[in-house]
Amino acid sequence: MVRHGSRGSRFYHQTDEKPHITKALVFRIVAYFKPYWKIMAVILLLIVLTSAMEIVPPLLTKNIIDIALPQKNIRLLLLYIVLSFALLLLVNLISVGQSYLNTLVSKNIIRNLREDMYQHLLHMSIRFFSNVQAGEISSRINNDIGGIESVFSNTFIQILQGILVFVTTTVILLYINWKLAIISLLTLPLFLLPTRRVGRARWKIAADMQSKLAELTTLITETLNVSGMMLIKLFTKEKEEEKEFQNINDTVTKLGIRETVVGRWFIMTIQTFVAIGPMLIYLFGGLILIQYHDITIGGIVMFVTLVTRLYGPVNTFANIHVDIVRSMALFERIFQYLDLKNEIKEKPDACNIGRADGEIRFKHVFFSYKETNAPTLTDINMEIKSGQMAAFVGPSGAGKTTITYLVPRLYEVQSGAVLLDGIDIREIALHSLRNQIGMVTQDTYLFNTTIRENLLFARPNAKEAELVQACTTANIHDFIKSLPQGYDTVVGDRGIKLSGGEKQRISIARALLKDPRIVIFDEATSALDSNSETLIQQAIDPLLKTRTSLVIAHRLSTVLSADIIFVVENGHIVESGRHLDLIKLNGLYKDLYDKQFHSADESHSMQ
Ligand SMILES: Nc1ncnc2c1ncn2[C@@H]1O[C@H](COP(=O)(O)OP(=O)(O)OP(=O)(O)O)[C@@H](O)[C@H]1O
Repeated sequence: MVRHGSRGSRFYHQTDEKPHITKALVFRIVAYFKPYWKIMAVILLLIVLTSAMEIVPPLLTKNIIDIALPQKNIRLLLLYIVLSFALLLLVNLISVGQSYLNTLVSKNIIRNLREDMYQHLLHMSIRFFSNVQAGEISSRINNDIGGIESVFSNTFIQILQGILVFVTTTVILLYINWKLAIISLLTLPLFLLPTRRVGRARWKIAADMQSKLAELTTLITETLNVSGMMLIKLFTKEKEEEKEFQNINDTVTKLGIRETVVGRWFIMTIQTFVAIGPMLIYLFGGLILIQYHDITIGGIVMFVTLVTRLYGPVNTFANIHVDIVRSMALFERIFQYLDLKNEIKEKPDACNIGRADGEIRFKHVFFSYKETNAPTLTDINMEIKSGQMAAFVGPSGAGKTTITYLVPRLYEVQSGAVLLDGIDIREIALHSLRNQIGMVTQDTYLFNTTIRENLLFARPNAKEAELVQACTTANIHDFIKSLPQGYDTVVGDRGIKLSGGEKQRISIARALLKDPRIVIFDEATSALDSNSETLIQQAIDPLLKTRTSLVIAHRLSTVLSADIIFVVENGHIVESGRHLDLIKLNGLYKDLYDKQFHSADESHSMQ
């Protein structure tokens, strides 16, 4: 087993989930329904109307038996039948309208929740996305928010309907014959107990089923994609994955069978009681008729019809607790996400700095990815003047990338400050700050759409000539032109159809289109051949020229041409200066130069 069957288990735990039903939670849920109170008032009215109207046909049946038939009055018989039919037709027509209104409310609430959630997540920090498990976000948006629909139509409406049907029916039964009414009501607990037991069992199986299905979905999405498949093939894990899939699939099948069987028991219980109930009423009704003569035959038939109307509400009440807990749990899970704090907040009076000069300063910056961990960056002090090229060198894991992340405020410093043109970046509006910065990473991310769309992401209104100009400067235009679909070529998932070098050159073109004041460039490690590297070098030079740049350097030529080199080790800047000065120090830089840059340069000249 590759990941010991833990897939999905961390975030699908509906079975053991017990929400804390507080006043605040209820008010918050109500707030989502508030805008639709008028529609809900109409729904309530329609439910009252239909529950009252449904009482009438059994009354008419009573009249058919007690009046029309004994009197042999065909006109009256026809009148009662037509009236009953017309009423039932009307009830059904109203139900169509009511279900339209139900759907209108639930779908709108779902839309609002989805929108709130997406908007909230869109502004969450990178830290949040690095910690969240794959599939968790889509599960919250799709499953949890989607589940709200049944909360409204199954739980809320059913409870309301149940109460009204129960009240109206009971009142009319008591009115007609209180003795038989009490006897009829006493038969209901017989129906309630088994329904409740079976209902609970069904809910437990359904929850287990949902959790297992979620595991299956996670397994499928994690394995059946390009990166997952490459990993599986290269580590020859097909058998293990198949086994894991088989295990979950088997459990799903068993649960599915149990769900159906228990479902059958449920139907059987209902059918048995639906059959026993009338018999008991015939028995007691018959006795009352024979002994006391205060009920008619039509009255007994009407009782039978009306009592069966009570089974629906009783079933709802039997499982009401489960339904409410489930609904609250759904809302609670959604609110948990909506309440996640965004650590990167924009100040209300944050300033817009226009086009920056591009001077960057770090003052006593401390940072760590997790508060409990040792700091990733310790007391970083540095200054990069406007237009300068700064190179960052150091062993792997030293903190070079982390330093660059702090400039566009992808993460927040723990203490100290990052300044742009002398202004603390926390004082600058986020869009104003990030508009100044272009980032070209080694692991370029492209959307699964055309090259053109990917480029336009940087500047949606760029003209064709500007796209071509940027791509020509980034040394990628000729390649794009050579593709059968040119700029309209779809790049595949994360740009899988392109080579690493091609992707990076497209990302350079994208950064050129953005025309930032500051460029952050993570230079390719030795993964690229010298030809590809030369192409990238030629592409990046115009982007770095005239702009302030922070380059995570792996090549000798880069450090040689840097205005300032920062040597990072274990979260500290241990040396800084120009190449020759640093060589003279005979410290870590000299070491790196001897081991990394020098040899990398030699290997390049050999290629
Ligand atoms: N999202 C993250 N959450 C927790 N720790 C992280 C995260 N990203 C990086 N780290 C840790 O922070 C430290 C610094 O990482 P960073 O990527 O800045 O190093 P680097 O100098 O750029 O390394 P390299 O040259 O290998 O890319 C490493 O120990 C790394 O494991």
